[in-house]
Amino acid sequence: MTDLLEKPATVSVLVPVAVERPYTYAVPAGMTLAPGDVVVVPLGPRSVLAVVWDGAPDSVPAKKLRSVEDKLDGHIGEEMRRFVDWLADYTLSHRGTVLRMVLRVPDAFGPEKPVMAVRLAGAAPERMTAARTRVLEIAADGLAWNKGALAQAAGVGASVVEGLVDAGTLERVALPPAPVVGTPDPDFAPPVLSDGQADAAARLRDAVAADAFAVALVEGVTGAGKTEVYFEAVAEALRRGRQVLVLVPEISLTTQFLDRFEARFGTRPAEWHSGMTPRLRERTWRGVANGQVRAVVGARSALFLPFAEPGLIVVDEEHDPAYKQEEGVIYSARDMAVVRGMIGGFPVILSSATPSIETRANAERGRYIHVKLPDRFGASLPDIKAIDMRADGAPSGRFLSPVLVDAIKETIAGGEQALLFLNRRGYAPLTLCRKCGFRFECPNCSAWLVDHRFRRVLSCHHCGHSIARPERCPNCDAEDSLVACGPGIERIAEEAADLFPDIRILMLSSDLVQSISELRMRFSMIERGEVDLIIGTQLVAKGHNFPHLALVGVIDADIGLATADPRAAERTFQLLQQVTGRAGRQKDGGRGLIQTFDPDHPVMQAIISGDREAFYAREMEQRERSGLPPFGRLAAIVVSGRTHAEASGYARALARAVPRADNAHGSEYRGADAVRVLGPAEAPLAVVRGRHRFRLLVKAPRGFDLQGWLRRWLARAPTAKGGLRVSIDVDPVSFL
Ligand SMILES: Nc1ncnc2c1ncn2[C@@H]1O[C@H](COP(=O)(O)OP(=O)(O)OP(=O)(O)O)[C@@H](O)[C@H]1O
Ligand SMILES: [Zn+2]
Repeated sequence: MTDLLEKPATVSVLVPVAVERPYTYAVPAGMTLAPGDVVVVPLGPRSVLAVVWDGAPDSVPAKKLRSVEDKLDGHIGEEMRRFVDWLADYTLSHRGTVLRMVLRVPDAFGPEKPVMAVRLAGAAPERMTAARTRVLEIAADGLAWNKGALAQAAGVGASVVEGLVDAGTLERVALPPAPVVGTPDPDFAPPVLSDGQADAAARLRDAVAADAFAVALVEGVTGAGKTEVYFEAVAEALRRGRQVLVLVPEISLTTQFLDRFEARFGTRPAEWHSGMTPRLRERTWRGVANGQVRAVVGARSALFLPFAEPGLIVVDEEHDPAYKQEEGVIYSARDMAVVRGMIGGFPVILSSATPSIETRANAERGRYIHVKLPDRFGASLPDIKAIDMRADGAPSGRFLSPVLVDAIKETIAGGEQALLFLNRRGYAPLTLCRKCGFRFECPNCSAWLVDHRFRRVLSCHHCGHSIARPERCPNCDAEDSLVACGPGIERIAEEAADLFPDIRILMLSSDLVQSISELRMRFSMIERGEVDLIIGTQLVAKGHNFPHLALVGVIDADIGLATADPRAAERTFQLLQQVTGRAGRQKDGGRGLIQTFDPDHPVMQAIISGDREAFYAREMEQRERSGLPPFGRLAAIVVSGRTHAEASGYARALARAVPRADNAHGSEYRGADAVRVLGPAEAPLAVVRGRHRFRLLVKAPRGFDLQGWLRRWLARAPTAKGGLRVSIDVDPVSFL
C-alpha cells in the first residue's frame, strides 16, 4: 500500500521541443490519460502543450518527477503518432520537433469559443428613437442576430444595438459557430469526360474503392484535364465518407483551385496555409479533427492536420521542388504524403505533366499505378520553337530578340495575351562600377546584391540585407559609374514598356506583392484578360489556367543548366515544359518561343520536339549509370559555423569519423556498391547570414540502411559545440 503511494502513476509524454524520447510525468489523482491525449506539462520554467505518447514510461526518481498539469480536449490519433515517429526517424529529426508541427495551433485545444449574438427578449424601452425603432423592426423576426449584422441591416451604429441590450430589450445569446466550410457534394456537377479521361478516372476511382494503400501517378500533358480526372477520385472518397487532402506547391495557385472545386462539388474546400488568421486556423484544425471539414486544399504543412477519417491525398504538381521543406525538419511533403497513405491504408495520387524521375521510375517499375493522359482537352499542344541567340540575339543592351518582339506584337494585335518568363527577380543580378570594377556584394553571404529598381534598393536574396542604391561608387567615388549586369524581370519590363508603349504590362514575382490576396487579385486580372503582357518568375510557370494566353516567351532558358545540381536537366525540362504549357489552353494555335544559346542541348531538343519519352529515357539511363536517385540514395550534411576555421575543422573531424558500411551479411559494401562520402567541400553558397558552410555528400546503394548508418556516424563524431550546427538532408533537392 505505502509502495503504491510512493510511486504515483506515470505516463510517457512527448514534448514539442528538440528531444528524441518522451519524458515521464506523474498523472494527478482523478485524471485518466491515454496515448494521444493533449496535455499541458511543466517544462523547465514554462508550461507547454504536449501529447501522451505510446510505450511504457521510463522510470524516474520520485523527487524528479513532475506532474501533468491539465488535460485538454484535443486528441492526436494513432496514425498521426506513427506518422510523427516515422518522419522523425526517416529525416533524423527529433521526434519532439516533428510533433511541434502538429501542435502549431495552440488555441484549437481549449474549449471552443461560441459566437455571441443578440435576439429580441423584452418590451421596447421607454425612450424610443427612430434608430431604435428600425433595429426592433428587424429583430422582430425573433432570430439571433450577429450584432454587427443587425446594426448594418438597420443602418445604425453598433452603440444603438448595445443600448437596447443594456435596456433589456435585446438579450445576448451564445451560438455554436457556423461550420468553416460547407459539405461538398460528390454528385453536384460531374463533368462530361473524354474517353481517355473517363478511363483514367475509372482507374483512380477503383484505387479509392479498394480502400487500401496504393500510389497512382496521373501523368498527362499540360491542359489534359488532370484536375478534372482526379476530382473523380476525390468524389469517390467523399461518397465513401472519407476526408480528402489536396496538396498544392504554391498557395497562390489555390484561387483557381477553390473555384474549380466549388463548381464541381458545390462548395469550397477548407484552405490550409501560413497566410490564414489564427482564428480560422484554429477552427479549420478542429473541423478536420471532428470530421466537419471533408476536404482541404493546402500547402505542405497540411500533412500535419489531424484528419479523423482520411481516405485520399492528392499531390498536385508532384515534381515541384517547393514540396521540399529546407529548414527545421527537412522533409519532402510529396514523399511524406505517400508515407501518410501507407500508415493510414489509403491511396495517394501524384499528378504532374512532368513527373519527377523518382516518381516516373516507380511507375515504370510497376510500384505505382500509371495513369496517362496523352492529349490536351479541347485544344492542341502549343508549337514550341527555339530562338538561337548566337544567330538571332537581341541588339546590344537589350534582352528580347527581334523574333520574340515580333511574335509579341502579333499576339497582342490579335487580341490575345503574351507571357515572358525569366526566373530572376529584381532588375539586375549584379551591379558593378565601370571605373574600378567594384562589385556590390552582401556582407553576410557569398552572393551579389540584386538591384531592385522598383523598391530602389540593392538587396541580398539569401539574408534580405538591403542598401539604398548609391549615386557614387563606394570604392572609387566615381559618379554615374555604376552599371547593371544581366537582366531580372524588372529590366525586361522596362524594355517591354519601351518597345510596346501602349500595352498593359503586369509584372509578377514574389517580392512585388504584399499579400496572398493581392497575388490572387493579379491572377484574376490575367484570367479576365485585363492585361496584355505578363512578365514573371516561376510564380507564373505553375499550374495556372489563363484562357487568353497564346504566346509564352522564355528569356534565358539556359540559366538552370549551368549549375552543379544533378537535377539541373530535369528541373530545366520541367520548368520549360510547364511554362510553355500555359499557352493556348483554350484554343488551338498556342506558341512557345525559347531564347537559348544552346539549342542543341538534349533538354531544348526534348522541349522543341515534344518527345518527353526520349528525355525521360535518357535521364533515367544517366541516373542509373551514376548511381543517383532513384537508383541510389543520397544524403547531404551541411556543417555551418561562425568562422571558416570552425566550420571546416568540424567538417573534417566528421569525415574522419565515417564508420564502415556493412551490408546485410556483415561484410563491407564494395566496388560499385560502396558507400561513398564526398567532401567536405566548401558549399557553393559558402556563407549565408554570416555563417560559413561546408557540405558532405553521402552516396549509397539503393537497399542500404542509410539512416541507421548516419546515426552510427553521428554517434562517433565529436559533439558539435559552440556556434556549430549540423543539418542532415536525406534525399537532398538543393545542392547549394
Ligand atoms: N472533361 C472536361 N470537360 C470540360 N472541361 C474540361 C474537361 N477536361 C478538362 N477541361 C478543361 O481544360 C482545362 C485544362 O484542364 P486542367 O487544368 O485540369 O489540366 P491539367 O492537366 O491539370 O493541366 P496542367 O498540368 O497544365 O496544370 C481546364 O480549363 C479544364 O476545366
Ligand atoms: Zn546576404
